[in-house]
Amino acid sequence: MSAQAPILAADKLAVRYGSFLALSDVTLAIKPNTIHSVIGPNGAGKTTLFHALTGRVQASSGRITLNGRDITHLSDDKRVPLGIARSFQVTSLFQNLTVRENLRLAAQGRTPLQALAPWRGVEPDGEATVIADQVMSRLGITAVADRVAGELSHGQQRRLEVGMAVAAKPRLILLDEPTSGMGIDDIEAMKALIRDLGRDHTVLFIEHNMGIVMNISDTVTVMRAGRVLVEGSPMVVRDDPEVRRAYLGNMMTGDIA
Ligand SMILES: Nc1ncnc2c1ncn2[C@@H]1O[C@H](COP(=O)(O)OP(=O)(O)OP(=O)(O)O)[C@@H](O)[C@H]1O
Repeated sequence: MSAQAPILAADKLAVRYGSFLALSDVTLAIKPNTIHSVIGPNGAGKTTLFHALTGRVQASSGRITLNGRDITHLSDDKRVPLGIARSFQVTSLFQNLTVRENLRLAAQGRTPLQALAPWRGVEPDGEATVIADQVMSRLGITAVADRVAGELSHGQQRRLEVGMAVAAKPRLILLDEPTSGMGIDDIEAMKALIRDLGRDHTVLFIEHNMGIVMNISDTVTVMRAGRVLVEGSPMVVRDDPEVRRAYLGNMMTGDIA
């Protein structure tokens, strides 16, 4: 296999919350056009890693590169135009706007908060509408295009949340626990969606459901106590005794076999 340059890389990354070292010495390389999952027990530092990669928290030390460009000190809004998007949390969907309107805003590169500015509304036509319709079709939510987000089922809201990231047309999509709180049918649909997104995006996702992780990931990074414990293919990770030990008594759902 040729050594492909990573789309996103972290080198000896550390993040402090006050005196607490939440992330230390994290070195990671996400290969383009792969599905890469991050797993680990509660409190392992997975979300903190996402915060650092997307610019929501600043690295205390270390370096982050996107397509070889140093983005360590760029703010989160400056990283989005470079092709990195993160799923919005359900709570930041515009609950009173329709599915189509939410997606238009995301396609216009606006967060709901920015859109609240009275001089900036949802533009009725144009490229954003086309993108919104494409995303709805890809996500299988066209039937609820004109429903307000707040009326959707939990599973549909989670899909819309992924759609908000997709609408920004990123090369790299980060998803933070996309199946959390879902029932079995919605989980299967989300699994199929992530696999589908992997055809033309690089996907990095945090997930507690081992069935999904082992089934669709090309590479799995296992974290524990703010560090990378193991990284490798699902098979390598599944059989690693350290990984099984790290999870003892901790949250793990889905079938690991
Ligand atoms: N803003 C913060 N201030 C102080 N400590 C924090 C902050 N955010 C997270 N932590 C701590 O940092 C550690 C890593 O938290 P993080 O949320 O990154 O873990 P996680 O692996 O995503 O956990 P989970 O699976 O429960 O979501 C935990 O000990 C957590 O309590």
